[in-house]
Amino acid sequence: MTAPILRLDDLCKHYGALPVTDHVSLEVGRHEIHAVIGPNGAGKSTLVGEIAGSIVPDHGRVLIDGEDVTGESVAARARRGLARVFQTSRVIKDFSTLDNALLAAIATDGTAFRFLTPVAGETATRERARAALDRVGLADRGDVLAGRLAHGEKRALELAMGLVQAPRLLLLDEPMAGTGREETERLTELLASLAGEVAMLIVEHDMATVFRLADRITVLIGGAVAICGTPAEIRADPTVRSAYLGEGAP
Ligand SMILES: Nc1ncnc2c1ncn2[C@@H]1O[C@H](COP(=O)(O)OP(=O)(O)OP(=O)(O)O)[C@@H](O)[C@H]1O
Repeated sequence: MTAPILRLDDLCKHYGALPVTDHVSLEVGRHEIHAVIGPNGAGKSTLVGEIAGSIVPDHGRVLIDGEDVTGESVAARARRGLARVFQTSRVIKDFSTLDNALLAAIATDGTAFRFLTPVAGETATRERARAALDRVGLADRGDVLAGRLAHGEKRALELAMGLVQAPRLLLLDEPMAGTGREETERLTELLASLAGEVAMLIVEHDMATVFRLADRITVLIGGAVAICGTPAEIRADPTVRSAYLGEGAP
């Protein structure tokens, strides 16, 4: 059996006496969209940080494609195919949309000695950047300054900057935060169109998006996994319904 693209094994993190990640174990399959939901302060962002490598857990392991990466840096995990998008915008407003995608591509290539790179390499990188913009519907916006893009387009650009890394797992931290209903729907459909191409772990408060996209949902409460299941299982769970989703849940 092939290893899941991501496995968290009994992950724990305390801030002082407060358990923020409380013995969390979960798996994301190679073609799965896995949502993590939970009330404010449940520990979702901390978990994303532990997966990305920016927060060190006190205990437990993070495995990417079966390899223990718990001691590895953010950059090393990125080289293994992990791309984190939406947490803090990486978009540079004074650069063109294409140049932003290009920068993300160059950063992934890790080419510290770019002056030695043959022109063919430059062209290939540019093509990758263009392809990523095309994938998110920004093909004809490459020359526009990123600062002039509409909010939803900036979100799409951030996604392109993740996709240009040819990731195997996209870590999406509240992708719909600050977007209006229409933009949210467009962005949700864009993510849905990537299903099967790249695995995703998505932290999101917008329940319509979560239930539209997720193959499985993990509910985090007080840093611990309250339940993990299919959207139908989560929707039907009486504890989750009353404690978190509310009666108006989708
Ligand atoms: N660096 C830190 N030092 C101390 N406490 C922290 C730190 N970071 C987070 N916390 C606390 O850990 C808990 C979990 O925070 P976290 O941001 O991971 O939750 P969250 O589920 O992402 O919340 P939200 O949905 O509001 O973004 C909160 O009680 C928060 O105050």
